[in-house]
Amino acid sequence: MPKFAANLSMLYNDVDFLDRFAAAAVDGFKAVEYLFPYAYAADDLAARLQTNGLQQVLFNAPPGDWDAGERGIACLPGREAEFRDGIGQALAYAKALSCSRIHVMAGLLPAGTSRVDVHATYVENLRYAATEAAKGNVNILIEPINERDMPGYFLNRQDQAHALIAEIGTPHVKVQMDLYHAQIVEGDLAMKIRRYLPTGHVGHIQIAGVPERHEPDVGEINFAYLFKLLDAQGYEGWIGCEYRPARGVALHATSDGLGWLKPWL
Ligand SMILES: O=C(O)[C@@H](O)C(=O)CO
Ligand SMILES: [Mg+2]
Repeated sequence: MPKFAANLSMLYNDVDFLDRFAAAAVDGFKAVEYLFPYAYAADDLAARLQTNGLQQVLFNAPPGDWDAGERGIACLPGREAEFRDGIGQALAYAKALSCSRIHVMAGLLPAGTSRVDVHATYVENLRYAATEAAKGNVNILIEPINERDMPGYFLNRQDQAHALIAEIGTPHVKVQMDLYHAQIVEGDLAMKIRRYLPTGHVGHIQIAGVPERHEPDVGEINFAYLFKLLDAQGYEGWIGCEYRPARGVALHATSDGLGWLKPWL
């Protein structure tokens, strides 16, 4: 049976961030993920998890200047010192939140550069992050993201991510397989699950309906079929529900749209 985590950056947006933990627990979630914890004290977040019987299963390393449009700095030459500081901060939060997965965003290709130009920087930064993460038994995740949502993002395809993992050569870097992005970029989701799950290199899965990124039962993907396939592949990790609710009315927008989840709880 798949296990689902509420993505608190996208779900329950009609309540304050710290109140989203309780809202997720009331709807039956046992785990949460979100983009960034850094605006809050780790102790406060840990208390919300504990009070609501929730597990933290994923968050992102500091992404550079998000408000200025940066989407990670792992592939940016010249930002190595900031990258290392960010990994240190993320690992401190991971320890306080007992979280064993950190998503390290690659970043946008700097103007005038190609993927080849920044490849070495990206690999070197991930090797550093993985070495530090391994000390606390944490895995570093890399996520292929579609360029319609994030134009210029360095990492877009599942095969690109798996080739990088082979090159980096450590079990502490894994792929965050977001099926929403995968469908937009390359499709053929069932075959990709059959191909990549047995490698043991998929460390987390996320879902949303395509193309609007709404509830998983809205749009072109048959998720019930894919959940059974993930079970058949023996996937025991979490599935992050990373979508923008569109079904319900204000204040109940997320809960009203969770009909798709009920058979799987
Ligand atoms: O898919 C996404 O957008 C997220 O998982 C993420 O970490 C970057 O925005
Ligand atoms: Mg995602």
